[in-house]
Amino acid sequence: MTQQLRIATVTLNPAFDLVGRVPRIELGEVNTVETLGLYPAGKGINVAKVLADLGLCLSVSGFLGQDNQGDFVQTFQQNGIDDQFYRIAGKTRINVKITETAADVTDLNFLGFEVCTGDWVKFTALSQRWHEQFDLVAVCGSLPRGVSPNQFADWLQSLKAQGLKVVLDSSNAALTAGLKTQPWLVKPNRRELEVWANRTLTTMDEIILAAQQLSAEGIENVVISMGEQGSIWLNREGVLQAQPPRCENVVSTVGAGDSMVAGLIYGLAQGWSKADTLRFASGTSALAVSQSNVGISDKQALAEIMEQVQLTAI
Ligand SMILES: Nc1ncnc2c1ncn2[C@@H]1O[C@H](COP(=O)(O)OP(=O)(O)OP(=O)(O)O)[C@@H](O)[C@H]1O
Ligand SMILES: O=P(O)(O)OC[C@@]1(O)O[C@H](CO)[C@@H](O)[C@@H]1O
Repeated sequence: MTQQLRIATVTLNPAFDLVGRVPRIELGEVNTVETLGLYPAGKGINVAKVLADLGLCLSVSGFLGQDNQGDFVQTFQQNGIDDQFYRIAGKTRINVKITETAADVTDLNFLGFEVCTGDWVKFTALSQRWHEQFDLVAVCGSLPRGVSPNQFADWLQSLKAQGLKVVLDSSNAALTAGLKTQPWLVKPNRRELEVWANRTLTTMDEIILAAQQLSAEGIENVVISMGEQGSIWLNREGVLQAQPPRCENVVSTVGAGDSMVAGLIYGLAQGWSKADTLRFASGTSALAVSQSNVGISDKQALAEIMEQVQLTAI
């Protein structure tokens, strides 16, 4: 296996994911949750877990609360992931994810710790030498309190100025500010694309048009994920659509997008074609929805899903 890219993922606002299943949430009532999972997570960490399962060497960075870091450190050690997280005072947040039998996941994402100016300055100063270690940096997830979208955009710009390939998967104001810095690859979902485009996107034509407008802003690779309807990838080679097989037993959609980002990075790190890379990323993300945690637990299942992914050049 060749690894052509040196990779880091960045999670500025990580979280423990507290994951469970109830038949149906009754608001205002006591709900008994049937299953229990508590995982060190956050978007960039999820991406890293999938890449490590696939056998890539990589580093993780961002901010981590020093008071409850134990399970994170253990996860990095168990997965052979190089830990370059900057520790700050306090605790990393806990996000609650409840899957209902006949509905999607309800996410209760908490705000998390606050990063003070001094810590932001030290962290960003350290990152100015990342070009010595990495070729590609995947910046994933929301901003912690204390970091403004403008500060975030300036920092992304500084990574780009080092010659790093920046992959961005964020949301809301951070995504809007980050997109202006023209990352190398972005993966908004349909809802995030709607926010950027400031209009509802119902048909595939509407989604493609908005994605083309985003690409015209100077972003080399625009991947739009659309849940069970798959994804599209626009770049200078054209538009490629991927439809994964329908998952009959959805356990949790948490981390599907992160597993897709990981699959894309993996294919690109291997130097694969666009079609092979998107097929693989569709496979890793579709596999994720059949599990409660992210990761490649069953390579045979991944291979079977990949065979059923339908690719269409548009
Ligand atoms: N029900 C499903 N069946 C098969 N594949 C799915 C399903 N849901 C999601 N996927 C796969 O996962 C990819 C990413 O899903 P989605 O668009 O929901 O990402 P997301 O909103 O960024 O997710 P998250 O933020 O929860 O990680 C899809 O493009 C698709 O390939
Ligand atoms: O608040 P953010 O950073 O946007 O999202 C955080 C989060 O929902 O993203 C991951 C799933 O994609 C979870 O592990 C985590 O709890």
